Amino acid sequence: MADKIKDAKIIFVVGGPGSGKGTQCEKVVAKYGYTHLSSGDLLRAEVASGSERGKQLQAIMQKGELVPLDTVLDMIKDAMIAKADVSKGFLIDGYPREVKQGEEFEKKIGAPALLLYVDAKSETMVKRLMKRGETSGRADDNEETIKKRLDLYYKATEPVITFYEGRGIVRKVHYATLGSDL
Ligand SMILES: Nc1nc2c(ncn2[C@@H]2O[C@H](COP(=O)(O)OP(=O)(O)OP(=O)(O)O)[C@@H](O)[C@H]2O)c(=O)[nH]1
Ligand SMILES: Nc1ccn([C@H]2C[C@H](O)[C@@H](COP(=O)(O)OP(=O)(O)O)O2)c(=O)n1
Ligand SMILES: [Mg+2]
Repeated sequence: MADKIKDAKIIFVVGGPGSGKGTQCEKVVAKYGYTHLSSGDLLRAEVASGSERGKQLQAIMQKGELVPLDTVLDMIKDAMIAKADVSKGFLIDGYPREVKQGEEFEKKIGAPALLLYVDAKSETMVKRLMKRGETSGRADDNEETIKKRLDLYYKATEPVITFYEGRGIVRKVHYATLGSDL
C-alpha cells in the first residue's frame, strides 16, 4: 500500500500557530491542485468522531502539547494513501512539529521536495488566534493555550526550519510578500 506514495511530491508547510498555514495552503491548492492535508484537521476529525482515541487527543491538544508522533504520522500516511491515485502532490500542513517528526516521516514515507515556511510575528499570531477563537470553537484558541502553543513552536518547531535550511529546500512566505493588512 505504502508503495503508492513512495514517489509522491511532498511539501511540508511549517509556521507558528495562527501564522496562516491553512490560508496559504488553500492558495496553493487553488493554483496548483495539490492535496492539502492539515495534521491539526486530521486530529480534530478524530476528536469529532467521539472515539476513545479522540478523547485522549482532545486532552493533549487542549493543553497545547504535541500528540504522540506515531499517531499523527499514521494518520497522515493513511490520508496520503487514500488520495494517492488522484493527487499531483501533497501539502503537509502543520508537520513536522519537531525535527524527530521530520526524520520519522522521511523513514516511513519519503523526503520533502520543499518546506514552505509561513512567517509571522508572535503578536500577529496571538491577535489572529484570539479573533479566530471568537468563532472557531477550537478548544485551543484561548489565551492560555495560545501562549503554550507559541512557546512550543519556538522551542521545538523552529529548529525544524533550520534543519531543512541546511538542505536548501526552505521557501519563506510572510505577510509583506502577501500584501496583507497585518
Ligand atoms: N489579516 C490576515 N489574516 C490572516 C492572514 N492569513 C491568515 N489570516 C487569519 O489568521 C487566522 C489563522 O489563519 P490559519 O490559516 O487558520 O492559520 P494556521 O497557521 O493554519 O493556524 P493553525 O490552524 O492554528 O495552525 C485565520 O483567522 C485567518 O483568517 C493574512 O495574511 N492576513
Ligand atoms: N504534527 C502535529 C500537528 C498538530 N498537533 C497538535 C498540537 C497542535 O497544537 C494541535 C493543532 O494543530 P494545528 O496545526 O491545527 O494548529 P496550530 O499550529 O497549533 O495553531 O494539534 C500535534 O501534536 N502534532
Ligand atoms: Mg491550520
